Amino acid sequence: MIDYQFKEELTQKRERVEDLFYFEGSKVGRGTYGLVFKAIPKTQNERYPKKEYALKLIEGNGFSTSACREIALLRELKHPNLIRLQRVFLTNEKKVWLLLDYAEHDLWHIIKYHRGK
Ligand SMILES: Nc1ncnc2c1ncn2[C@@H]1O[C@H](COP(=O)(O)OP(=O)(O)OP(=O)(O)O)[C@@H](O)[C@H]1O
Repeated sequence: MIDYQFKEELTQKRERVEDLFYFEGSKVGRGTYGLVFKAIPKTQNERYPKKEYALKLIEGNGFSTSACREIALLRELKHPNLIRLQRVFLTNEKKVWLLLDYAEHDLWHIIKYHRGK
């Protein structure tokens, strides 16, 4: 059980994804487990250089099995040709957001396009 005061402190201190990034109205896709938005940092800093990111809102509440599986896999994948999971945000409403590098092209769409030629 989490101490009430500790929980309150966490709620106060927790960084909010909407304070750090602009992404409202920038939906770019939907997957099996959630919605994806294009995002840019509200202020440029060392942690979040000004570039495009993807923010993925995992459907459901908290760290479901599918959320844990996706996070675990993304954390393991480190390759120059693969997008990187930069950060996981948990909101006070128990929503999970994944901050990823933004990929301009979807490999699946490219494969489908070339198959059709
Ligand atoms: N890092 C990203 N950069 C840019 N667009 C992205 C990124 N991740 C996802 N998208 C867009 O959002 C869509 C949904 O992505 P998501 O990863 O949720 O599902 P998926 O991998 O396409 O499908 P599934 O969830 O069924 O495996 C993608 O098809 C793509 O258009």
